[in-house]
Amino acid sequence: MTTNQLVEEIKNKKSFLCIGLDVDLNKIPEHLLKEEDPIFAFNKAIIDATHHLCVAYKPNTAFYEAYGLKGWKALGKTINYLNENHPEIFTIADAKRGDIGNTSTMYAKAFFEDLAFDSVTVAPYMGKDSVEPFLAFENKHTILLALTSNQGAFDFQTKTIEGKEVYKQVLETSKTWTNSENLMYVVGATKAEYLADIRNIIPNSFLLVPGVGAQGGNLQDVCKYGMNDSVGLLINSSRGIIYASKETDFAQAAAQKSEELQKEMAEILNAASL
Ligand SMILES: O=c1ccn([C@@H]2O[C@H](COP(=O)(O)O)[C@@H](O)[C@H]2O)c(=O)[nH]1
Repeated sequence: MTTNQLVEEIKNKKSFLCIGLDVDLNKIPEHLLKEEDPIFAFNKAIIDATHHLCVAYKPNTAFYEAYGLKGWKALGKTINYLNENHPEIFTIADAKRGDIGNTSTMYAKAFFEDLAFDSVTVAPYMGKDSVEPFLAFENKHTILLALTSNQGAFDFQTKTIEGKEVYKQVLETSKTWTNSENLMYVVGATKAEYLADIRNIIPNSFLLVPGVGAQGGNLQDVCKYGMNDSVGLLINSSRGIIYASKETDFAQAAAQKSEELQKEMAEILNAASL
């Protein structure tokens, strides 16, 4: 999917919501555990109930890898279900990969070709030759961790080296890489006060913003400092949506939480004439 198609979808749906499909078998409704594939059954119900309210889904691969082969199969069924039924929805494999070049190429093939995701999250720590193999894939997007939502972000990312914070160096250096137009960036909703500085460096790039909901990030603050002329934001909420209820009404409860966020987003878009 191109970024123009993503922007169109945001404008059509008046939403820049990304729903995180982080399936934990200890948290899903008990009746689903009797299904042959409880993880996929849960995801399908959530997608069927929420697809009109969001523009992206983000399964975090950890929640599938933890269940071994059956988890990986459920991830495959989920991305196939999305691509077959909702090809207009942007898909993100939150896998936080990155390795020496030939290994990164295999990671990129796994997520862009075999699983056919639109994007994958990648850690910048190993530098240019670990990220460029992902960027080589046309109409696929590499979402680089810039300033993450967790407390540990302050251990390295905000530290100053040679007069500049590491996360700013990640943003500036990554812009010089081949096919850098295929980059997006992760910035945590809990770090909204950094967004003005971030937008000075990367005014046009899309930002994936996790941390609204369970982690306490604020949607209004993120939009105030992070939105650009093309919206430029995908706001993720996982637990706050998919675990809104543990009863048989879980999908409707997820839709209700999604709608609350979507309505707030529609108001923000209208106020910005977008
Ligand atoms: O900086 C980051 C990067 C990734 N994440 C991931 O996003 C979701 C957030 O889930 P919630 O339940 O809405 O808190 C999850 O998959 C994280 O691994 C992040 O939170 N922060």
